[in-house]
Amino acid sequence: MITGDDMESKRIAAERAVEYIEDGMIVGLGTGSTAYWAIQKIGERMKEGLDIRAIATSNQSESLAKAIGISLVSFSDIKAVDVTIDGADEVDRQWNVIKGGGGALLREKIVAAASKQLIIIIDERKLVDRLGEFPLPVEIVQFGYEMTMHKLTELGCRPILREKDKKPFMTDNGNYIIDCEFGSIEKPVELHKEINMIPGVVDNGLFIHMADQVIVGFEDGSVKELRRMV
Ligand SMILES: O=C[C@H](O)[C@H](O)[C@H](O)COP(=O)(O)O
Repeated sequence: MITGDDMESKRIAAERAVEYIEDGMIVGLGTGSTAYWAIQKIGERMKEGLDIRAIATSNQSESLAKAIGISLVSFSDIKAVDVTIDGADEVDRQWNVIKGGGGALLREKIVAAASKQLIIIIDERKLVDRLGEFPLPVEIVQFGYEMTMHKLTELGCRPILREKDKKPFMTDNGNYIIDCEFGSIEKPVELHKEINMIPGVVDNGLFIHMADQVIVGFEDGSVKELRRMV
């Protein structure tokens, strides 16, 4: 359940991350309720004179950015992204991350991989000792999805086809999302590879060794920039 306090924790983490944005940067705009606050803050800073261009990780973030007047680029216009600010569903102490709760994991990963710096912004509830309580989202093509789900079962999870309005949820790329209930993920590095080797899988929501910084907002109003435990 999202409470007002959760929303405030997300906002303060997001606003701290936006302090890292400087004039002239290409900025990756994440997706979700935490990234929302970063996009809003970028819009505010642009009204005060900040001069940046941005690339969105979803249609939702693109619409939001357009509505507040952030100028957008695509990969045909740029070689790299300077900094991306994005939310997450779980973050462990090595900064391995689960993303995709909003179904945007593929574009998010493409933008993150193109970024010189990836800042993950979360509220304190997302910090975990071990990933996997949050079901791992896996983006798969529609063709043969039942077989792809069966193959995912063999990796030790309960796969659930994500639905919206009683129909399969469709990503911005026209694919399905399977939410894989692992309960606990012991070896995220290996699992990431194993899942992506299944034919029909486009990508999964594990972001391994991609985060450069993790900023956490706490319910007491404090913000912490974490240190990675390697
Ligand atoms: O697909 C969605 C993204 O990976 C989100 O960044 C992630 O689910 C976190 O979302 P929120 O900030 O709304 O909790």
